[in-house]
Order: sequence, then structure tokens, then C-alpha cells
Amino acid sequence: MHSQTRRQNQNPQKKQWSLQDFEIGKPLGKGKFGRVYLARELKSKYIVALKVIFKEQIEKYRLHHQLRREMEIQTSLRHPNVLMLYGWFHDDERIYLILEYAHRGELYRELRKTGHLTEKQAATYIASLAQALAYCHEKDVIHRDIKPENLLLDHEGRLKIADFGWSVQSTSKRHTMCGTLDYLAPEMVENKAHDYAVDNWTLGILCYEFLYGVPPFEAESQTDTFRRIMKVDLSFPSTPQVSAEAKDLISRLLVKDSSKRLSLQKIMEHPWIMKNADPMDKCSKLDL
Ligand SMILES: CCc1cccc(CC)c1NC(=O)n1cc2c(c1)/C(=N\C(=O)c1ccc(N3CCN(C)CC3)cc1)N=N2
Repeated sequence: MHSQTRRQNQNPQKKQWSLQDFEIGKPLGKGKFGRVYLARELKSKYIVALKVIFKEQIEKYRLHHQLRREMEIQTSLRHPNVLMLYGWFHDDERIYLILEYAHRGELYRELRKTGHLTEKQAATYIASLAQALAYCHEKDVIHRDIKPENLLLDHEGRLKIADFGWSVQSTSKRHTMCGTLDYLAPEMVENKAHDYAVDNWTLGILCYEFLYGVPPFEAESQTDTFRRIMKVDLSFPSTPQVSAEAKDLISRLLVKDSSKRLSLQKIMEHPWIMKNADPMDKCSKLDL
């Protein structure tokens, strides 16, 4: 029996999408394995982001298991700060992911444009990330690759975590190396077993970068960055002016012993977050 009809029979209610269901708009961005386009689903007129990934690239880098895992994980997650994967389809050369459209694009562009964020913006994004990660950890998902490039903003300035390419269903302790260096926690740098707490470390890195415009352990070479991470060589520049509460939160996250890092719950209750985060978890005041 043709695989299409067999799959159709297996779960009849599941819609089988195809390229003919969409009107493709402007390209929104491109990554290593493909591009993302604005698209409109013809019947519902619903706007989505269509991410096109070339099969040959996936085969070449032997990433089909990782892509399958990313899709299974992202389809199973439903959270206001996690970019939704509505569905997917493929043809001979390409795989198409039907993704939620984030109207304001990548957060790091906002960061590069303004140099650094205000304490209110930074606290709002860290609170959103802590909520999204608490939700992911409840579903046994460790993202492991939270960095500004993987954070998008919707039309209201609400943060959306995208690209679960490096995330894993945490059944056992993980050993695989991944992500760029600046965001790696010491236990990952040492390629030791690691667990959820790597995402807490990364929140500390991101909070620092939101407020100062650069990650805390940036260095000329990878070796120096490794060394600074392992030493937790953390220092706060005198400009821009950052509150003592913000520095307190960062110092409680960038702790080498992963068991001593502030928990996601404690982050949400931290005085700096309580005072500065927008309870509606969006920064609509952003002048984008
Ligand atoms: C293939 C692309 C890719 C590779 C790797 C990782 C990721 C996740 C970030 C992605 N992107 C991805 O999956 N994406 C899923 C997405 C998505 C990307 C997206 N929007 C945009 O990329 C975007 C970019 C710029 C934009 N404008 C810029 C100029 N402004 C004045 C107006 C607004 C508006 C929207 N919506 N869902």
C-alpha cells in the first residue's frame, strides 16, 4: 500500500500538508540547513513561517535523527514563549516545517541595534525564558542551546524560543558537545555528564549579555573562553550602569557547581525580576 494512504489511514484526522496549501512570501532569514519564508495558508489565510530544509544537507551532516527529535520535541511543546511547530511535510529534496510566525524577528538584532537592553526589557525576557524553561524541564526537555540568535519576538515583543535542534529528551545524563562556546556551562565544557542546570547557567549568561551587550566570558580565542568559563572569571564593567540586584541574580546563576545555581522558580521570585519584569511578559513598549 502506498505510504501516503497508509499514513492517511493510520491517523485520518491529521491533515497532510503540501506546498500547494501555501502562498510563499518574502524570505525571512537563512540558516545553515535552509531558509525560512513568510507564508500564508490559503484556506485559513493564516500567516506562518515556512522553514525549508534541504534533505541532502541533513544527510550530508547525518542530522536526520536530530531533526526528527527537534520536530517531535517542538510539536509536543505548547507554551506562549516557545515557538510553535504546527506541522510539517516533505517532497523529494526538501523538508518543510510549518512554524509560528514571530513578527519582530530575532532578539539579537534588537540587542545589536541598541547595544544593550534596559533592565525592564532584560528582566522581562529572563522571566519569560525561566517560565518557558520550567515548562520544558517539566516535559523532560533540556534546550541546551539558548542564545540570542535562537530567540525571536512576536508582534507584541513577546519572547519565543526557537530552534530546538540541540535540545534533548532528557532520559539520562547527556554527554554530547553542542552550542557555541560563550553559552556553554562548565560541566559541558568539561564534557561531563550534565542535566537541566545547564539552562540555568545559560540564563545567567544571557542576563549579562542583555544588560552589557556582550557575553561575560568573551575572549580572543576559544581556549581563553574555555579558561574563563572554567574559572567562572566573572566581572562587571562600570558602564553601562547596572543595578546591584541584577548583578546579584547573575552571580547566583554563574556558579560552577550546577547544584548551587538558582532554580528557575527562585529566578522568577528574585527581587530584580519581581521589580522589573513586565507581568504581561512582553515588551510592547519596544520602539522597533
Ligand atoms: C532558517 C532560519 C533559522 C535557522 C536556524 C535557527 C532559527 C531559529 C531562530 C531560524 N529561524 C526560524 O526558524 N524562524 C522561525 C520563525 C522565524 C524564524 C520568524 N520570523 C523571522 O525570522 C523574522 C525575521 C525578521 C523580521 N523583520 C526584520 C526587520 N524588521 C524591521 C521587521 C521584522 C521579522 C521576522 N518567525 N518564525
